[in-house]
Amino acid sequence: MRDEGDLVIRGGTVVSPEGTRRTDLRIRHGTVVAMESQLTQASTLDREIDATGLYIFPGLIDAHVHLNEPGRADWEGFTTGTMSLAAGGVTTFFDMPLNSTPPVTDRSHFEEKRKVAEAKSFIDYGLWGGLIPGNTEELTELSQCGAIGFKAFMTDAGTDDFPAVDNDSLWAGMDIAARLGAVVAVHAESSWITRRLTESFLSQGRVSARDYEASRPVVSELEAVERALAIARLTGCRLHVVHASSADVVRRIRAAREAGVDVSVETCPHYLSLTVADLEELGGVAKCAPPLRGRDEVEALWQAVRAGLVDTVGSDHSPCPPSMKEDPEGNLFRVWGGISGAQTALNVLLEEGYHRRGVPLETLTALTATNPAKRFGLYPRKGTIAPGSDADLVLVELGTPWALRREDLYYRHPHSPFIGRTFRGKILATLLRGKPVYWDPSLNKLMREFGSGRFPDKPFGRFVAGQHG
Ligand SMILES: NC(=O)N[C@H]1NC(=O)NC1=O
Ligand SMILES: [Zn+2]
Ligand SMILES: [Zn+2]
Repeated sequence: MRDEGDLVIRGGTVVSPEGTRRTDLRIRHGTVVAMESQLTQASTLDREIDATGLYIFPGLIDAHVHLNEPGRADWEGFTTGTMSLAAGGVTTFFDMPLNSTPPVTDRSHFEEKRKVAEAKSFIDYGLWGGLIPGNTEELTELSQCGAIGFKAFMTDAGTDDFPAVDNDSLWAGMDIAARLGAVVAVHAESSWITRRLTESFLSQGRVSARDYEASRPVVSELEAVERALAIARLTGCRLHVVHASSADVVRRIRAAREAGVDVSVETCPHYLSLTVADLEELGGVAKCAPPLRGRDEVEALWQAVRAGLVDTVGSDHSPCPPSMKEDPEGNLFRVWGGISGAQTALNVLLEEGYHRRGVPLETLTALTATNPAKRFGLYPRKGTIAPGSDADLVLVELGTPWALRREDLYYRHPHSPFIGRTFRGKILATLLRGKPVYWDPSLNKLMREFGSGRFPDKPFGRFVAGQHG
């Protein structure tokens, strides 16, 4: 017996890492129940979406987002942050333990953030726990709370309340994580290299975009990665290196994996699209750590993606008020490091990857949905479109070019290095467990029962627990 009709999506082209195919989808109680061409109408209660000419991607899983609530909601909160993610085709995200305050370094702070998310998140959410010096005792409880894994910084995080790990505390934390079967994610930049170079440049008054890039060179990432790999090897801990800015870093990690280390690597849309020349031109809005590199690095990173060496792409959405992106003396070292990118990841990948470089849609889906789902234990419920999986779907019109305007962004502070850029690939609707969480105004009539704007009237995102062991 069914108490409501099914949703049938007709005529779309469904994307998975194995290929694309034209198929209808039948969705019941939030789950994909059938995939066939020419599905017949099973009940007069069924509702239909005509997706002829559209591509249907599994909803993105963004494993790297910094929302700032509680504590710094004036930077970005769960409401605006998750609306932006939904508009960008993301149906599940993992929030980082820092930039909100108190940082998520113990059970009570975890529960505090989980409550905020529960009330406000438009999409499904997981929470990273923090690994800082002195909190190894808390990791078991954080794991029991359902933390996705543990995040550590190997260099300054930019906030006072989330100190970087030294080798000993990273080792102690990874030892426990290994026993728990949890992933440790590291921001891998070398604190001694970046500190020494930064001090040297500042003492010479060298504060430009190129100086900032040179103060955090690729070798600083490689040095930190090397130590994290060593500790992962010693402890048997599962390691995830976030935001690699260079193909050299990616290749080093792959070599370690081939040598038996359980390690994965993420990069971000900005490293695949922007360069230090953009930082020079745009200023603070394009500042991040590790910094944007040269054009050659962008191309080499795409080569690595194409070769299947990169595991995941996360946005590293790290927002702040616009005032923190400016310095009266134009000193880039002083402004906040972090790019607002929650809403634009898929658009950047489609334009820069698929359209400009011919990178297959299958590869982009693997990076943004299937691989993160597998790495963090959500597969096959999430990260794929298949009978039995959650109906987390993005409906995309691939062809028409459009230019990103400030007013298109749902961030608390709508700044982005991508404003003014032209993208091919318009996200028409995002469905979470079969219900729309974002839709283009052209679909307003169809979506009337769900809400009066572009989002549902009430958020219905759910907590996703990390699967350890
Ligand atoms: N604290 C924080 O969000 N830092 C992030 N920003 C950035 O550009 N890289 C990061 O790790
Ligand atoms: Zn980081
Ligand atoms: Zn980050």
